[in-house]
Amino acid sequence: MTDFAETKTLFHLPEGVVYLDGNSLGPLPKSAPARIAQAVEAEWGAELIGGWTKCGWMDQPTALGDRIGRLIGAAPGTTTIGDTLSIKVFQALSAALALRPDRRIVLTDMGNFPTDLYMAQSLLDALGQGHVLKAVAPEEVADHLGEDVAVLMLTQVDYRTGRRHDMAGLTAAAHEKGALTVWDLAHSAGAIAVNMIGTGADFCVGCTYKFLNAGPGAPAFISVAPQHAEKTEPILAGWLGHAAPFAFEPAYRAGLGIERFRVGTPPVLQMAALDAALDIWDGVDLAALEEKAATLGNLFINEVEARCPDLTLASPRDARHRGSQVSFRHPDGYPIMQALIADGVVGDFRAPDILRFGITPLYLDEADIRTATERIETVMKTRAYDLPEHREVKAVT
Ligand SMILES: Cc1ncc(COP(=O)(O)O)c(C=O)c1O
Ligand SMILES: Nc1c(O)cccc1C(=O)C[C@H](N)C(=O)O
Repeated sequence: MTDFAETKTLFHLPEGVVYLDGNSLGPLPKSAPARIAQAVEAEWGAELIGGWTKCGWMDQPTALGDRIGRLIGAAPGTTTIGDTLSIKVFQALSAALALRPDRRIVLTDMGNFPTDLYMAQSLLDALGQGHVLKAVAPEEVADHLGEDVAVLMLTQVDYRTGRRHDMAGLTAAAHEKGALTVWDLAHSAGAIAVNMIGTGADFCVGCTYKFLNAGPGAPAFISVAPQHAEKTEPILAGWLGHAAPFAFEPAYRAGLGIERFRVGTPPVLQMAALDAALDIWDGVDLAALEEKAATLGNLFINEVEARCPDLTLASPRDARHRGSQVSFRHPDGYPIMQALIADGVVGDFRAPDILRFGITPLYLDEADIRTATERIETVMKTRAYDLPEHREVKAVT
């Protein structure tokens, strides 16, 4: 049984702040600074180049990958970390396309995160084989799954609204038509109970800086179903994906299984932060987490709707159809979010009118949700967002 009161004590949360932006950047685990300092001083400082072998730096991507794999229901030995999620999207899509050489359509939804769309289009352009990226309305994806679709590439949880695709149903529908699936779990890993094996998903990718709390710039992950891993040659043939990197052979030979999805040098200091963050996850039951997120999310929706009639729910009301965030719409969304942040309720804004609030049970409880909704009510009732300082457009993150 996960003790969420206990996990809350494991994070550094600034006094007076209700942090509802863990869906963009998770907070600092209290154990991370010492773990990073250890990697800096006792490993890099003391061992110098020896760190690669003595401190296990070289093997960490797959060890850390396995710990993430548990959180998304991936088979052991099928997940590795490194690079950014944009790169992992590119790798996964390229591998999936290579497994369907006679098909030319990549099906996605038009609400997908821009980098997924850009990376897909740039890959298709580079391949120069006449592939088409077909972006349809999210609710119409299944209708467009024809025999010509090579890959269904989706982000499971929509970054703006939190709408959740049916990963099992769409994967089964894709397979029925002979297509493969690439799932971006950026807003799913550490947010809901994902079951890669159970859904039969072919490729899963995601980031570790959001719900997994590994810090800004933390490495991404990729999981590849075991039947696919060795069937394609990597599009990004980096030396650390080679079968024998330290043989320094001039010609590339792909490494075994998931190893071939590694590219270059692993980010050792970021891996130290990831390792500390994953210690917290080791004791967490994902089903309990999802249930708690649903309860807190429902409370948040009910309280905001009762207190702030001008805010319109943009997320699915049924928790089974959303991830672990709740979004509301308002034409003054930008200044409202600035006023909230000034008042210690940190969410974020997504154009044109979305106020986004991450619901993260590892460090948020019912009292936080009530405090946040009281402050939202005050901002709305006093129109604090009319202050010029909140209307002045600054950089959006
Ligand atoms: C669904 C999704 N995919 C990809 C990314 C970004 O990937 P990267 O880590 O390469 O910046 C984000 C957020 O930044 C995202 O929300
Ligand atoms: N990755 C980010 C970054 O490097 C800077 C600022 C924000 C982000 C984000 O993660 C944005 C996020 N993917 C979103 O859902 O909008």
